[in-house]
Amino acid sequence: MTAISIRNLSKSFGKKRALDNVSLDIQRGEMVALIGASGSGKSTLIRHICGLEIGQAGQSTVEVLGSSIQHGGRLATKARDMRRNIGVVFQQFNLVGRLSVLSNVLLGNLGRIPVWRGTLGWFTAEEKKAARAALARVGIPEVAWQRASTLSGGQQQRAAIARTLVQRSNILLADEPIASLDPSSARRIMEILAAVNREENITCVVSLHQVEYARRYCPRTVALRDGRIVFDGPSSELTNPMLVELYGANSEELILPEALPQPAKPKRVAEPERVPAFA
Ligand SMILES: Nc1ncnc2c1ncn2[C@@H]1O[C@H](COP(=O)(O)OP(=O)(O)OP(=O)(O)O)[C@@H](O)[C@H]1O
Repeated sequence: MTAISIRNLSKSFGKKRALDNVSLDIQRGEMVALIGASGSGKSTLIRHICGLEIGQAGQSTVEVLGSSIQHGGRLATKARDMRRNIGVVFQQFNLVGRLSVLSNVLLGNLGRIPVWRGTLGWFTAEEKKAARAALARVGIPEVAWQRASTLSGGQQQRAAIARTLVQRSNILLADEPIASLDPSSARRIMEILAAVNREENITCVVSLHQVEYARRYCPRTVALRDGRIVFDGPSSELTNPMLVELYGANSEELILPEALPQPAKPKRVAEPERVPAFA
């Protein structure tokens, strides 16, 4: 079943064409990386999928799980309901800093419970249990009662992912979720997203700056340049020379060879010293 189907989507901000006739299908259960240099349209595309941004009038359509969330530059009347099924994680974590981590995770229930309960912060024992389980799922059960503002960046991002688990969404859109994290926290977040995708069968679309993460964690990559799709295929096929061809000098911001540790080389037994070829 198709999870996300986009046809002829264009968007301009003033004279800037942020999306240029984008068409794309993502099947349920896929884990897809969106790659592109700064300003290539990744965030704009993600915001259109969840109906936070509306495309230009015309033939454009964005369907999520078989229902149109926007069509011809108009948001569907049921878009708000559909958003319950779409978890979104941003680079800036978007937690309420003065609330406890558990309270933040519980906010994932807001789309499904009566407004008065959300306003009063009245959650059932079952909902609290599910929120604690979600925190355990992302590996930070011990911080449940801490103020969200006291967490490290990596922990905040984990809490944001836990909130989408509580939301029970079938689709998770992550907009540069690792952009402000150190390499080890970034790897952990990508591992969690990959596990959620694999084990919960949640369709994941992750926008990334560095192609190494796409190659390691996402079987498929969609690469954008100036709002257009310039590559869509297996991440392993998006080689560094191809990135240079696609992005020219801008490819440097997508290739970070030192970002990920190389697999340890097997130890060699002592050998007689060799004279290097270039000596
Ligand atoms: N609300 C807006 N108003 C004006 N211009 C915008 C707006 N949102 C995006 N743009 C422009 O549209 C283009 C695409 O932006 P977008 O944020 O989607 O790129 P991106 O690939 O996510 O970049 P980055 O990796 O730097 O986040 C950019 O030129 C940006 O300046």
